[in-house]
Amino acid sequence: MEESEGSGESEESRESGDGDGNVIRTHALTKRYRGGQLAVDRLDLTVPAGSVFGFLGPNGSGKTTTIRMLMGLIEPTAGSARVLGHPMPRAARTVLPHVGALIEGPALYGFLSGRDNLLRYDAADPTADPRTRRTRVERALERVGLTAAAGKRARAYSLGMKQRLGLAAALLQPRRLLVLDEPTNGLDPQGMREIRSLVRELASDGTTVFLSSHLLDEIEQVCTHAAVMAQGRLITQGAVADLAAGARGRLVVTTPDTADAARVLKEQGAADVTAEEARVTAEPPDRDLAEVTVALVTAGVRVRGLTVERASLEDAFVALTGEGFDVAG
Ligand SMILES: Nc1ncnc2c1ncn2[C@@H]1O[C@H](COP(=O)(O)OP(=O)(O)OP(=O)(O)O)[C@@H](O)[C@H]1O
Repeated sequence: MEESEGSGESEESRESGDGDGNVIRTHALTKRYRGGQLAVDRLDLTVPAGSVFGFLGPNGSGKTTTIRMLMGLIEPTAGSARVLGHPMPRAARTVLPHVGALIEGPALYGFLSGRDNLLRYDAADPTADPRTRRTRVERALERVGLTAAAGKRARAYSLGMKQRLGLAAALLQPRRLLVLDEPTNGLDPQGMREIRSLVRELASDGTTVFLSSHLLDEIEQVCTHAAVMAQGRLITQGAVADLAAGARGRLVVTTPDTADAARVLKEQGAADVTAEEARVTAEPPDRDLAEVTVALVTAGVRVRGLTVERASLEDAFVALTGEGFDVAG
């Protein structure tokens, strides 16, 4: 990936991570606000290079506080954080030019067009060459699909378009890391889809994306890795597939003969058998599902389908905390 033109940059800062392939690493990172609120409690976070990392937790679980510490906007009370291999907030001037951030919505001038907002952003960056400004801005507009609307005033933009413009601003320079705080918050389903597909696209170019969300399915749809927070503490982190695999999937038999199917499944050793309309679900028994199928068919059950539904991150969350993932508030 191209480098920005910052001067005096050390060789070390050109590494993609901190030498062990991690773009963010925190150790016992803690923030207690002045009022006494313990917002982040001894957080050990590891974000691998090249991942789309979902930072998941209900409202108030400490996500924004963590992001603000990672970006050097506030000082931790205790513990440490390294971003792109450098300590934060100490190395903010070295690190931040390589990081695109969208935190708490973009700051835009409503009376300026989308394009002029970006030109203004670019002009505020002392490392940005004015001769290539127009090209950079057009490229960023194109990247987020705003070329056609670039001449419109930003105040006429939908929330989704504003978010995309914010992303375009974060993408004016090549970035090694993008940090997005609740990028789909407040968007309609179409806007959410657009931002998600954009995130996937950015990640496919090799940029590490760290995004916070209180939406489990969002994390499952776009992230390769995730960390789950609750009340300032890390509950778990790792590859999304591994997190979900920690919880077992459910066996689902689609059939009009639900009573017979339920009986046979119990005989076959399935637990927690539940008959619903035209389907029976259960914890899969510890035996070959081919045998279970044969037993069902032999008993005269008309089997229209037999599958094991993949466990979701939500199942994993419930299994880990013993609680539902309640995001009210
Ligand atoms: N400036 C502040 N002063 C005092 N307490 C704060 C401050 N900012 C946040 N908090 C408290 O710290 C806790 C964590 O807040 P934080 O905003 O980091 O959570 P979050 O997971 O990002 O939630 P949200 O999505 O609602 O922003 C909350 O209890 C919040 O009330």
